[in-house]
Amino acid sequence: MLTLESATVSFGDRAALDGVDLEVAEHEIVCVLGPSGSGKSTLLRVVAGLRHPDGGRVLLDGADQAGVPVHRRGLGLMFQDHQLFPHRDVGANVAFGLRMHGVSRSEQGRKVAELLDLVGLPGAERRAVAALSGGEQQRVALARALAPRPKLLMLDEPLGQLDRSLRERLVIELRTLFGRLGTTVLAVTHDQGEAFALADRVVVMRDGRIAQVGSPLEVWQRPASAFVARFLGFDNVVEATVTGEAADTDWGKVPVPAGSPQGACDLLVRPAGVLIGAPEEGLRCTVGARTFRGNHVAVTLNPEHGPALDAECPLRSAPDEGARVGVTFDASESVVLPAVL
Ligand SMILES: Nc1ncnc2c1ncn2[C@@H]1O[C@H](COP(=O)(O)OP(=O)(O)OP(=O)(O)O)[C@@H](O)[C@H]1O
Repeated sequence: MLTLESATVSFGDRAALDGVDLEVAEHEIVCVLGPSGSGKSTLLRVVAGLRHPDGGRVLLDGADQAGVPVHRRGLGLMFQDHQLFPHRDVGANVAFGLRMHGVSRSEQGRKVAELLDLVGLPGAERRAVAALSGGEQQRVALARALAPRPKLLMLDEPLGQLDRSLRERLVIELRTLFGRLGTTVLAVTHDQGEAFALADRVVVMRDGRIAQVGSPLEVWQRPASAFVARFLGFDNVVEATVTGEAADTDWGKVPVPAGSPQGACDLLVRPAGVLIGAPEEGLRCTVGARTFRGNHVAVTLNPEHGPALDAECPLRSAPDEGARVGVTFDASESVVLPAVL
């Protein structure tokens, strides 16, 4: 449905997009993730036609979009800078795209009612936009973007302004809604939780390039690099040298899964793989901060050598702050990452 071929955008001598190749299949939900300045918005703008690529091509259903203006690309846009019209009511906001497409008045009314039902705001046509909560406004913006039945829906930080609990609820609703409508979606977010909950595939960007593409599970289980691992919030990453089924690290020897690549690498140990035991067992550590996270405790350990380690413990067995413990590692939770060249 959507193809980016070597898409490049430069600002001065800096590439905001640097030869990006990407495919989005029909009915697929793809979320682009990455730190601030990594090129996410630029990617969206190039697909939308708000910015022309300096190199490469954008194709929709196989057709090169060079020279095709924004409103002729058949896209639904829900961008931060495309706010609702504050002086029009909900119905007029949702009907906007339909009016632009010359849909008759009665048909507009029918479609608006149907869309408001879909986004969970039945009968809200006459309500004033200014009187809606942030979450309701997002739903109206979504209904407006969906109204002309776009072949590709593009979302920029769709739930950015909302508080966490509302975001977590809406993201599940969105996924269900898109699944039901068969909508193809390209979304940009800096919130990994949101991306992982919404997407069939996530694209992690770094400095205008794609650092990794994969299903949420693939990316979570096998980050492609130390950058992706750290971006996902994993801090237990060290330089290592793998020989056989063990890695030499600043923490000492850490077991790695059979078949891991050999030689110099970065090593990720997920917190679940940091096993806390008696002080005389394994790497000696002092327990630092403890943070309660619902059903487990996140514990920071300060080892006698090597960088701090994040561990996860069940609520009942979390050691006290300042306690001395010993740490061993679970090979199934360590991931050998390619070394940075
Ligand atoms: N109009 C512009 N003029 C100059 N530089 C720009 C312009 N737009 C973007 N850039 C630069 O291009 C790079 C990528 O920007 P972009 O907005 O695509 O990143 P982003 O990942 O969307 O960031 P954020 O999460 O902060 O929105 C950044 O270094 C940014 O400073």
